[in-house]
Amino acid sequence: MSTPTPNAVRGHVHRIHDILEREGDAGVRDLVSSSWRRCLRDYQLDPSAPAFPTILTDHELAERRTCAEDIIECAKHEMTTLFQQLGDPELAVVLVDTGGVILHMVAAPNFSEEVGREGFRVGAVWSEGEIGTNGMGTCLVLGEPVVVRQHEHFFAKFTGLTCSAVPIFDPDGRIVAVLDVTSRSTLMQQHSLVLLGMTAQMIENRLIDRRHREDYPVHFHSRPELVYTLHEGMLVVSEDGHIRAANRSALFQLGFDSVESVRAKRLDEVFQVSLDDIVSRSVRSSFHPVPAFSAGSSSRFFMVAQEPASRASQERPRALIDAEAPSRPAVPAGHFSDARLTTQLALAGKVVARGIPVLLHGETGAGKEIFARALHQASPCSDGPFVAVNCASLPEGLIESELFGYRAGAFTGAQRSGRRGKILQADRGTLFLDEIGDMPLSLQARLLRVLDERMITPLGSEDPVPVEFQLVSASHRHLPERVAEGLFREDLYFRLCGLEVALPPLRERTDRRELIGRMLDEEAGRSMAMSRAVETLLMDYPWPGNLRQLRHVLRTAAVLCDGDCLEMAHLPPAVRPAQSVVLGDGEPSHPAEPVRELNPIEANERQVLLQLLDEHHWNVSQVAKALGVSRNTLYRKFHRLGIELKPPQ
Ligand SMILES: Nc1ncnc2c1ncn2[C@@H]1O[C@H](COP(=O)(O)OP(=O)(O)OP(=O)(O)O)[C@@H](O)[C@H]1O
Repeated sequence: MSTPTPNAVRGHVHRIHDILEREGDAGVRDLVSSSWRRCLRDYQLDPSAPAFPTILTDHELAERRTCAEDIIECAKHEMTTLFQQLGDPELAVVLVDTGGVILHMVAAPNFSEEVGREGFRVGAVWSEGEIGTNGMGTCLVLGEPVVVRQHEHFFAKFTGLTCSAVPIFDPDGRIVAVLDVTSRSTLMQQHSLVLLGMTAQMIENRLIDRRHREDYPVHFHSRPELVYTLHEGMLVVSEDGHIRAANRSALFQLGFDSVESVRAKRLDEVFQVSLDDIVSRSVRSSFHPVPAFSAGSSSRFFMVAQEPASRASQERPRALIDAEAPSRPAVPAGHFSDARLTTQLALAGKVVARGIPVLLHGETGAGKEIFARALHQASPCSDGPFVAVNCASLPEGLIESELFGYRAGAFTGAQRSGRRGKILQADRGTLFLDEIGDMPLSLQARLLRVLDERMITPLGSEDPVPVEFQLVSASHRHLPERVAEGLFREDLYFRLCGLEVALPPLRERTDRRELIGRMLDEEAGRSMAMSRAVETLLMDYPWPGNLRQLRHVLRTAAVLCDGDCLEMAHLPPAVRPAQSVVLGDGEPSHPAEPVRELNPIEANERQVLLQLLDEHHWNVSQVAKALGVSRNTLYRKFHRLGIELKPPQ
């Protein structure tokens, strides 16, 4: 955000007045001109005045954050994921409350420092009444998704930014916050809006879970494979069978227009099933979706009902203990039709069932956790919990208590009741230690002891507790290298790798075509086709982020596609062939290099390789490693695609 020159401010102000005075507000969208009018008439803002948002005191901000504590908790993780998905260092993901106060922000340090100086930071008030037309403030006024592009901002100072914002509703259907992506780039608005909408829905679902811990969650969809996905309908039902809240998909699928209208009903007025019945059928089916018919139209749905989360830690039947982990995976089922993978799965299944640990390798997003879950599902422990721990994402100070648990009062700040660690939670189930290569050395010895003795001693306690679990670990690091560097214990490495399994990257999977088709149907929530060009592109794209990247691309594309056939235009620009290098008569993207006539696939491959080379500072060995191919193969590709081995100036 740079300070505009006086001339630029005058020009911007003149344009606003000029457009508003003109008949029909030609030149801007209605939502923008209406907002400008509100700014002038209702809030008496002067577009030529200097703009700087009010910044709350620490005390005021703390109060606001306390009021919105559960929303922030539900949003934090999703905001970080969204930031990573958008992958732009000049962008911020922001959560504001209903007063327009920025409560939480995820951004790269440089960007956040730079915009922070101009008042775009936590604690600042970005309501429309304060800062004029802007994504967050205008979204709060309209209660619907809004994009405000550069010169649509009311104050000239903010015209370097583009904001996309969506409202977040609470389980009662009231707006409680706005989620916003603000960036310098004018590209990607449509995609960011789609991803934003999906993120808002995830936050809303989490909020329902969190605010209704005493109620029974019921998940449903007309297609069983869509239960536990973002498309699922979700109801929460009180002990006496009354529906207390519903997410957007539930309202849509059941044909209700508001939470109020469904809340007056009992579950057995909406479905031909009582709460007790569906809970016991869900337990019997190990929480796989069971069929149930709607009361009015006899449409068939598939449902799973769970015990209230508040009872999860209390005395209850074994099958329900730790139900959180196995029964609400929020993780899609895996597809494994590639011959090499099915063999690996069968082999690993035999090994893990005999108590031998399995160690998975694979590029990021190649499906290590999904593979581990599939192993668990097929194992004799499938009735027990599946507990995943990401050793890289836990701060070093927390990992010990997270894994091993602690006794009541073990240290300052410990929960009064103490805490069962993840290892104990995995008792009679499967413990999945992801990114094991990042586990601090100090804890490796403790883990080794647990694996040897099958006993665990929580922090602050002297009484060891017996524990039994199947162990699957994973790492994208090369563990023998970590051992050689002295960062990983050799004895632990040998203990973990009873069987080592290398998962193939997506570009090498032989079931790619089928996988893409099935994933697209899952993400669209219906059966969808794709044009031949799209299919060829998706089949040939190198997918450095593997299945995770594929799923994100298909998720966004499916939302953008209104019809039944996915076209090139629905794909994000990053995977589309670069127009500039597609045709021989166009300008090559790197003018210094002569490019022979490339077909769209080759052009796309070339673009991806150039991107990777840039990312790896033109280090060919690193790019070869990232792609899982030999350097020679890479050199052959460079030659074929006209890539010269020096970065463009
Ligand atoms: N076999 C599969 N079938 C369908 N989808 C899959 C499969 N494997 C992975 N995915 C998709 O890719 C996403 C990432 O998978 P997963 O978390 O298992 O990868 P990972 O290798 O553990 O990633 P990381 O290295 O980042 O920990 C999943 O959420 C899922 O959407």
